[in-house]
Amino acid sequence: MEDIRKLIVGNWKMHGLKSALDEVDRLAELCSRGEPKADILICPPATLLSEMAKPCADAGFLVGGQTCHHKLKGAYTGEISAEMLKDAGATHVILGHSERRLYNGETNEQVKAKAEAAIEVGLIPIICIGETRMERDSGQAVAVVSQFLAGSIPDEIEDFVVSYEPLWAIGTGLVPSPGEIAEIHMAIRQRVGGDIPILYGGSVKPDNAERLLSIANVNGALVGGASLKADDFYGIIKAA
Ligand SMILES: O=C(CO)COP(=O)(O)O
Repeated sequence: MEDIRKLIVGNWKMHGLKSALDEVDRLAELCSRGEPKADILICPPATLLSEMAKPCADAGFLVGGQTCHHKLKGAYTGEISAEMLKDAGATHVILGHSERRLYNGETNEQVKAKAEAAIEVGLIPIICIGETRMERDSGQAVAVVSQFLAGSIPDEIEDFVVSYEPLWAIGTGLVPSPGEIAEIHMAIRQRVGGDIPILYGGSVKPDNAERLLSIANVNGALVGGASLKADDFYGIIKAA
Protein backbone atom coordinates (compact mmCIF):
# COMPACT_ATOMS: atom_id res chain seq x y z
CA MET A 1 0.00 0.00 0.00
CA GLU A 2 2.71 2.43 1.03
CA ASP A 3 4.61 1.97 -2.21
CA ILE A 4 1.87 3.16 -4.55
CA ARG A 5 3.59 5.86 -6.57
CA LYS A 6 1.94 9.23 -6.12
CA LEU A 7 -0.17 10.50 -9.02
CA ILE A 8 -0.75 14.23 -9.38
CA VAL A 9 -3.52 15.06 -11.85
CA GLY A 10 -4.32 18.47 -13.28
CA ASN A 11 -7.97 18.75 -14.31
CA TRP A 12 -8.09 21.86 -16.47
CA LYS A 13 -11.87 21.63 -16.83
CA MET A 14 -13.13 24.13 -19.44
CA HIS A 15 -9.99 26.26 -19.30
CA GLY A 16 -7.17 26.54 -21.79
CA LEU A 17 -6.57 27.81 -25.31
CA LYS A 18 -3.53 26.99 -27.41
CA SER A 19 -1.61 29.57 -25.38
CA ALA A 20 -1.86 27.17 -22.43
CA LEU A 21 0.87 25.11 -24.09
CA ASP A 22 3.25 27.69 -22.63
CA GLU A 23 2.28 26.40 -19.18
CA VAL A 24 3.29 22.89 -20.25
CA ASP A 25 6.69 24.21 -21.37
CA ARG A 26 7.09 26.06 -18.10
CA LEU A 27 6.10 23.00 -16.07
CA ALA A 28 8.54 20.87 -18.05
CA GLU A 29 11.29 23.36 -17.26
CA LEU A 30 10.45 23.35 -13.54
CA CYS A 31 10.24 19.57 -13.38
CA SER A 32 13.53 19.12 -15.25
CA ARG A 33 15.32 20.44 -12.16
CA GLY A 34 14.94 17.14 -10.35
CA GLU A 35 13.53 13.68 -10.79
CA PRO A 36 9.81 13.97 -9.95
CA LYS A 37 8.74 11.48 -7.29
CA ALA A 38 5.23 11.39 -8.69
CA ASP A 39 3.52 10.63 -11.97
CA ILE A 40 2.13 13.78 -13.51
CA LEU A 41 -1.04 13.67 -15.58
CA ILE A 42 -2.63 16.66 -17.29
CA CYS A 43 -6.26 16.47 -18.43
CA PRO A 44 -6.79 19.46 -20.73
CA PRO A 45 -9.92 20.22 -22.75
CA ALA A 46 -10.26 17.68 -25.58
CA THR A 47 -9.37 20.35 -28.17
CA LEU A 48 -5.82 20.53 -26.76
CA LEU A 49 -5.20 16.86 -26.20
CA SER A 50 -3.46 15.91 -29.45
CA GLU A 51 -1.37 19.01 -29.48
CA MET A 52 -0.28 18.58 -25.87
CA ALA A 53 0.51 14.88 -26.15
CA LYS A 54 3.97 15.34 -27.69
CA PRO A 55 5.36 18.11 -25.45
CA CYS A 56 3.93 16.28 -22.45
CA ALA A 57 5.48 12.96 -23.49
CA ASP A 58 8.83 14.70 -24.01
CA ALA A 59 8.62 16.08 -20.48
CA GLY A 60 7.55 12.73 -19.00
CA PHE A 61 3.96 13.85 -18.30
CA LEU A 62 0.88 11.81 -19.10
CA VAL A 63 -2.24 13.29 -20.69
CA GLY A 64 -5.84 12.31 -20.20
CA GLY A 65 -9.42 13.15 -21.03
CA GLN A 66 -12.09 14.66 -18.78
CA THR A 67 -14.92 12.35 -19.86
CA CYS A 68 -15.82 9.96 -22.66
CA HIS A 69 -18.92 8.41 -24.16
CA HIS A 70 -20.01 4.96 -23.06
CA LYS A 71 -20.34 3.71 -26.64
CA LEU A 72 -17.21 3.04 -28.63
CA LYS A 73 -18.52 4.79 -31.76
CA GLY A 74 -21.72 5.85 -33.45
CA ALA A 75 -24.11 8.66 -34.27
CA TYR A 76 -23.63 10.69 -31.09
CA THR A 77 -23.13 14.27 -32.19
CA GLY A 78 -20.72 16.22 -30.04
CA GLU A 79 -19.46 13.24 -28.07
CA ILE A 80 -15.93 11.89 -27.69
CA SER A 81 -15.20 8.17 -27.52
CA ALA A 82 -12.64 6.53 -25.29
CA GLU A 83 -10.82 5.35 -28.40
CA MET A 84 -10.57 8.95 -29.69
CA LEU A 85 -8.94 9.99 -26.42
CA LYS A 86 -6.56 7.07 -26.66
CA ASP A 87 -5.81 7.91 -30.30
CA ALA A 88 -5.01 11.49 -29.26
CA GLY A 89 -2.43 10.23 -26.77
CA ALA A 90 -4.43 9.86 -23.55
CA THR A 91 -3.58 7.21 -20.98
CA HIS A 92 -6.34 8.08 -18.49
CA VAL A 93 -9.83 9.53 -18.43
CA ILE A 94 -11.58 11.28 -15.55
CA LEU A 95 -15.08 9.86 -15.14
CA GLY A 96 -18.05 10.84 -13.00
CA HIS A 97 -16.62 14.17 -11.90
CA SER A 98 -19.21 15.87 -9.70
CA GLU A 99 -19.56 18.69 -12.22
CA ARG A 100 -20.62 16.15 -14.84
CA ARG A 101 -22.91 14.40 -12.40
CA LEU A 102 -24.42 17.79 -11.52
CA TYR A 103 -24.62 19.61 -14.87
CA ASN A 104 -24.88 16.65 -17.25
CA GLY A 105 -26.96 14.39 -15.05
CA GLU A 106 -24.42 11.57 -15.13
CA THR A 107 -25.53 8.60 -13.07
CA ASN A 108 -23.49 5.82 -11.48
CA GLU A 109 -24.72 3.46 -14.19
CA GLN A 110 -23.43 5.78 -16.91
CA VAL A 111 -20.11 6.24 -15.16
CA LYS A 112 -19.76 2.49 -14.92
CA ALA A 113 -20.56 2.06 -18.64
CA LYS A 114 -18.03 4.78 -19.52
CA ALA A 115 -15.42 3.05 -17.37
CA GLU A 116 -16.08 -0.18 -19.24
CA ALA A 117 -15.59 1.62 -22.57
CA ALA A 118 -12.36 3.16 -21.27
CA ILE A 119 -10.99 -0.19 -20.15
CA GLU A 120 -11.92 -1.78 -23.44
CA VAL A 121 -9.60 0.58 -25.33
CA GLY A 122 -6.84 0.50 -22.72
CA LEU A 123 -7.47 3.77 -20.88
CA ILE A 124 -7.27 3.93 -17.09
CA PRO A 125 -10.45 5.41 -15.64
CA ILE A 126 -10.21 7.87 -12.74
CA ILE A 127 -13.56 7.46 -11.03
CA CYS A 128 -14.67 10.44 -8.95
CA ILE A 129 -16.91 10.21 -5.92
CA GLY A 130 -17.77 12.56 -3.07
CA GLU A 131 -20.46 13.82 -0.74
CA THR A 132 -22.28 17.14 -0.47
CA ARG A 133 -21.96 19.41 2.55
CA MET A 134 -25.39 18.35 3.72
CA GLU A 135 -24.51 14.68 3.48
CA ARG A 136 -21.35 15.27 5.48
CA ASP A 137 -23.13 17.34 8.13
CA SER A 138 -25.71 14.61 8.58
CA GLY A 139 -23.03 11.95 9.09
CA GLN A 140 -23.61 10.18 5.78
CA ALA A 141 -20.28 10.83 4.04
CA VAL A 142 -18.91 7.29 4.27
CA ALA A 143 -22.24 5.76 3.26
CA VAL A 144 -22.62 8.08 0.26
CA VAL A 145 -19.09 7.48 -0.97
CA SER A 146 -19.49 3.73 -0.56
CA GLN A 147 -22.72 3.86 -2.56
CA PHE A 148 -21.01 5.80 -5.37
CA LEU A 149 -18.20 3.28 -5.40
CA ALA A 150 -20.50 0.28 -5.52
CA GLY A 151 -22.48 1.81 -8.38
CA SER A 152 -19.71 3.30 -10.54
CA ILE A 153 -16.98 0.68 -10.63
CA PRO A 154 -17.25 -2.13 -13.18
CA ASP A 155 -17.13 -5.66 -11.78
CA GLU A 156 -14.28 -6.88 -13.97
CA ILE A 157 -11.72 -4.14 -13.50
CA GLU A 158 -8.12 -4.28 -12.38
CA ASP A 159 -6.46 -1.03 -13.32
CA PHE A 160 -8.25 2.10 -12.19
CA VAL A 161 -7.93 5.11 -9.94
CA VAL A 162 -10.45 6.46 -7.43
CA SER A 163 -10.63 10.14 -6.61
CA TYR A 164 -12.40 11.34 -3.48
CA GLU A 165 -13.66 14.85 -4.11
CA PRO A 166 -16.11 16.23 -1.57
CA LEU A 167 -18.37 18.57 -3.56
CA TRP A 168 -18.20 21.29 -0.94
CA ALA A 169 -14.39 21.41 -1.18
CA ILE A 170 -14.24 21.98 -4.95
CA GLY A 171 -13.24 25.54 -5.79
CA THR A 172 -14.17 26.79 -2.33
CA GLY A 173 -10.86 26.85 -0.47
CA LEU A 174 -12.42 24.49 2.09
CA VAL A 175 -10.87 21.10 2.81
CA PRO A 176 -11.98 18.31 5.13
CA SER A 177 -9.88 17.68 8.22
CA PRO A 178 -7.07 15.10 7.89
CA GLY A 179 -9.17 12.75 10.05
CA GLU A 180 -12.17 13.11 7.75
CA ILE A 181 -10.06 12.42 4.67
CA ALA A 182 -8.35 9.45 6.33
CA GLU A 183 -11.72 7.97 7.28
CA ILE A 184 -13.08 8.15 3.72
CA HIS A 185 -9.85 6.93 2.12
CA MET A 186 -9.76 3.97 4.50
CA ALA A 187 -13.35 3.08 3.58
CA ILE A 188 -12.40 3.27 -0.12
CA ARG A 189 -9.24 1.23 0.49
CA GLN A 190 -11.20 -1.52 2.17
CA ARG A 191 -13.43 -1.74 -0.87
CA VAL A 192 -10.86 -1.48 -3.70
CA GLY A 193 -7.91 -3.37 -2.23
CA GLY A 194 -4.28 -2.46 -1.73
CA ASP A 195 -3.00 -1.61 -5.21
CA ILE A 196 -5.46 1.01 -6.43
CA PRO A 197 -4.35 4.65 -6.17
CA ILE A 198 -6.81 6.80 -4.24
CA LEU A 199 -6.55 10.53 -4.94
CA TYR A 200 -7.89 13.43 -2.94
CA GLY A 201 -9.35 16.43 -4.79
CA GLY A 202 -10.89 19.71 -3.67
CA SER A 203 -8.97 22.95 -3.09
CA VAL A 204 -5.54 21.31 -3.23
CA LYS A 205 -3.00 24.15 -3.30
CA PRO A 206 0.78 24.40 -2.97
CA ASP A 207 0.42 25.42 0.68
CA ASN A 208 -1.75 22.49 1.79
CA ALA A 209 -0.49 19.78 -0.58
CA GLU A 210 2.17 18.36 1.70
CA ARG A 211 -0.28 17.98 4.57
CA LEU A 212 -2.95 16.40 2.36
CA LEU A 213 -0.54 14.05 0.60
CA SER A 214 0.83 12.74 3.88
CA ILE A 215 -2.56 11.42 5.05
CA ALA A 216 -2.82 7.61 5.10
CA ASN A 217 -4.13 6.15 1.84
CA VAL A 218 -3.88 9.44 -0.04
CA ASN A 219 -1.90 8.39 -3.11
CA GLY A 220 -2.11 11.62 -5.03
CA ALA A 221 -4.23 14.62 -5.86
CA LEU A 222 -6.79 15.69 -8.44
CA VAL A 223 -6.19 19.40 -8.81
CA GLY A 224 -8.46 21.94 -10.48
CA GLY A 225 -7.69 25.65 -10.21
CA ALA A 226 -4.12 25.26 -9.02
CA SER A 227 -3.21 23.09 -12.03
CA LEU A 228 -3.74 25.91 -14.52
CA LYS A 229 -0.57 27.78 -13.64
CA ALA A 230 2.65 25.81 -13.96
CA ASP A 231 4.24 27.40 -10.90
CA ASP A 232 1.29 26.52 -8.65
CA PHE A 233 1.02 23.00 -10.05
CA TYR A 234 4.73 22.49 -9.57
CA GLY A 235 4.34 23.55 -5.93
CA ILE A 236 1.94 20.62 -5.49
CA ILE A 237 4.14 18.19 -7.46
CA LYS A 238 7.09 19.15 -5.27
CA ALA A 239 5.08 18.39 -2.15
CA ALA A 240 4.55 14.85 -3.44
O1 LIG B 1 -12.70 19.51 -9.10
C1 LIG B 1 -11.52 19.50 -8.82
C2 LIG B 1 -10.56 18.67 -9.58
O2 LIG B 1 -11.22 17.76 -10.37
C3 LIG B 1 -10.98 20.34 -7.74
O3 LIG B 1 -11.01 21.65 -8.15
P1 LIG B 1 -10.22 22.75 -7.28
O4 LIG B 1 -8.83 22.23 -7.10
O5 LIG B 1 -10.29 23.98 -8.13
O6 LIG B 1 -10.96 22.87 -5.99
